[in-house]
Amino acid sequence: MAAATLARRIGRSGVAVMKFKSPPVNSLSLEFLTEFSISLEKLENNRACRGVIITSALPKIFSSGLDITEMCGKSIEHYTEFWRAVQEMWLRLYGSNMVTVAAVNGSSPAGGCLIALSCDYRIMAENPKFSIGLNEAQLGIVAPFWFKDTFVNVVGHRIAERSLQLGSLHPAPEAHKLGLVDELVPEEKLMEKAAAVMAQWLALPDHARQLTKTMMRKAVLDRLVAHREEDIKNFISFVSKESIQKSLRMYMEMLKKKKS
Ligand SMILES: CCCCCCCCCC/C=C/CC(=O)SCCNC(=O)CCNC(=O)[C@H](O)C(C)(C)COP(=O)(O)OP(=O)(O)OC[C@H]1O[C@@H](n2cnc3c(N)ncnc32)[C@H](O)[C@@H]1OP(=O)(O)O
Repeated sequence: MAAATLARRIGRSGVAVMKFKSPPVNSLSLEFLTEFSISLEKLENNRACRGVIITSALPKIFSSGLDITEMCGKSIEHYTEFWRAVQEMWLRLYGSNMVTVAAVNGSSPAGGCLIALSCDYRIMAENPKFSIGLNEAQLGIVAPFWFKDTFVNVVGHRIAERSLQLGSLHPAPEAHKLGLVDELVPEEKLMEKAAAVMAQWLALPDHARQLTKTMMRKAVLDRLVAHREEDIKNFISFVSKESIQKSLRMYMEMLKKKKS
């Protein structure tokens, strides 16, 4: 696959490093999501792999979230396939038996934030220009219930409620204060710190850690599994509305204008 190059390396420690590399901004296209899910599945099935560190190969951007062009002016069949791929990615990552560490080395709005939130631990570069959050409301769209559930499980109900309603993108220091990321480190120390955290988590017996993780996450995962088709229908009826299409088009125009 061409668009989303994900480098994987499993060291002797049993840790894979996955680097997002889909210029310009690692947006989560159908192709990217499909490749990401396949990569996760392969690692999950590889007995030599016990943990994965997820980071970006691009400067300043971890991931710009879902590829907005996938949600604009496409067919019902396309929306169905795209949303199923978003669900699949989350089910695999949030439900992974591996230890998952996000080394957030750039901005991470919306779907990018979801990826980080779905990991077991988040370390972010301490650059106040980098921000993270579920900013869907700013685009005139609504974060689905499982984005919200994942967020609540990390930061708690009150912080999630305020942040989601305002569509806040939190600069790294604020994200740390809110508990949205676990640690801030200088950018050059990010991978070193991620490896150290990984070693600490892998020092425990896998079965005990995995059963505990399942116990903590199962209800939220089961909720999407039980309502998967309904969630796809909701997505389609939501993005098919002309008012939502207009908001998304305006947002894309705003991104382009910002440059000039
Ligand atoms: C009851 C209700 C039920 C509801 C059920 C349905 C709910 C639907 C929910 C759908 C959920 C969506 C979650 C998402 O992830 S939406 C995506 C949100 N992402 C963003 O808001 C990020 C937008 N991008 C940026 O802020 C910036 O690009 C950046 C990431 C900070 C990087 O800035 P930088 O200055 O470096 O780069 P540019 O802005 O110049 O961007 C370079 C080019 O990339 C294009 N771009 C950027 N982001 C995206 C994107 N997410 N998708 C597609 N394309 C993107 C940008 O336009 C530039 O393109 P150009 O070079 O052609 O101009």
